[in-house]
Amino acid sequence: MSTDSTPRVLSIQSHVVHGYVGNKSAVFPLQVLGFEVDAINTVQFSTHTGYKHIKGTILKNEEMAELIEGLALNEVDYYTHFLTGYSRSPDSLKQIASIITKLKQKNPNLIYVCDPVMGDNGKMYVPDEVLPVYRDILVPLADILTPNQFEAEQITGLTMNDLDGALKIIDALHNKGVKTVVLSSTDLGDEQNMIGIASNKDSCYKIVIPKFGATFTGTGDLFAALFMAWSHKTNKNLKLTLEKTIATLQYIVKDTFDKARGLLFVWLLR
Ligand SMILES: Nc1ncnc2c1ncn2[C@@H]1O[C@H](COP(=O)(O)OP(=O)(O)O)[C@@H](O)[C@H]1O
Ligand code: PXP
Repeated sequence: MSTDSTPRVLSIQSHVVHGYVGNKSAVFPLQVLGFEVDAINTVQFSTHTGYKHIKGTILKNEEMAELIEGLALNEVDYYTHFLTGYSRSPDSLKQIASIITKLKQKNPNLIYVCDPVMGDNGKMYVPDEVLPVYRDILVPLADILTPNQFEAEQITGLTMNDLDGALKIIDALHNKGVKTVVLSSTDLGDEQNMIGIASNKDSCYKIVIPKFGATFTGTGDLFAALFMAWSHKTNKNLKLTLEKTIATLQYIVKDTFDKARGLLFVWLLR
């Protein structure tokens, strides 16, 4: 068992060779924010699945079991946090539930952060069969849940047309047992802004997020990692955690956006 105060996270997410989603989005920022990160890759793909050709491999359940067994045998499976994201198979998500049980035996105070990565803008980008596993098995185990609007609607079966609808969805997720619900983005803003909302049993905060005119992939994964890290660093101060998470994200998203515009400018000069 670890005796130092360094936060230690096991992060189970995707890996891509090119670009930044899943563990490629989460690991480095978490390390910068002081976390010791152990990473298991649910898939190893060339790129994220928005590309035309999807090539790579999916971790099998027995391979995942072997990795977890290795950590346990070597007694390096004490974690303060457990973070899960992109996973394509309902079976591997069920396996994650049993991993939580094992990790909680080592640390009953383990914080489980569940990013129910399923889709965005009305479309699923994982098989439909993962939805009931999130809804009925993993979500009830989550200390922190970080869905986007589409994912929150899918999990609850409710629609978010206005702030009142968002609060009903948040309540439904709390009623499933989730301590902290964070909607990483919703369409409740306007042309220029999206809205993020964070809620626990004591309070609920809304934040206005200025929109850049581009679509980003991997920002949801970064959001979940940053929210977990800032929650730890602010001693679970919900308002500060939401502000810091968005401020860090905006800095990175703006930089990416400016660079993309810069590249376009260079390209146009040729
Ligand atoms: N177009 C955008 N402009 C500005 N910020 C964005 C944009 N897209 C995403 N973000 C940032 O990334 C965060 C997570 O985005 P979200 O769309 O909820 O993730 P995902 O759909 O990938 O799970 C948002 O809270 C916001 O801070
Ligand atoms: C392999 C992989 N991991 C993770 C994600 C999740 O990305 P986001 O953070 O944008 O939800 C995607 C979305 O295409 C993906 O293809």
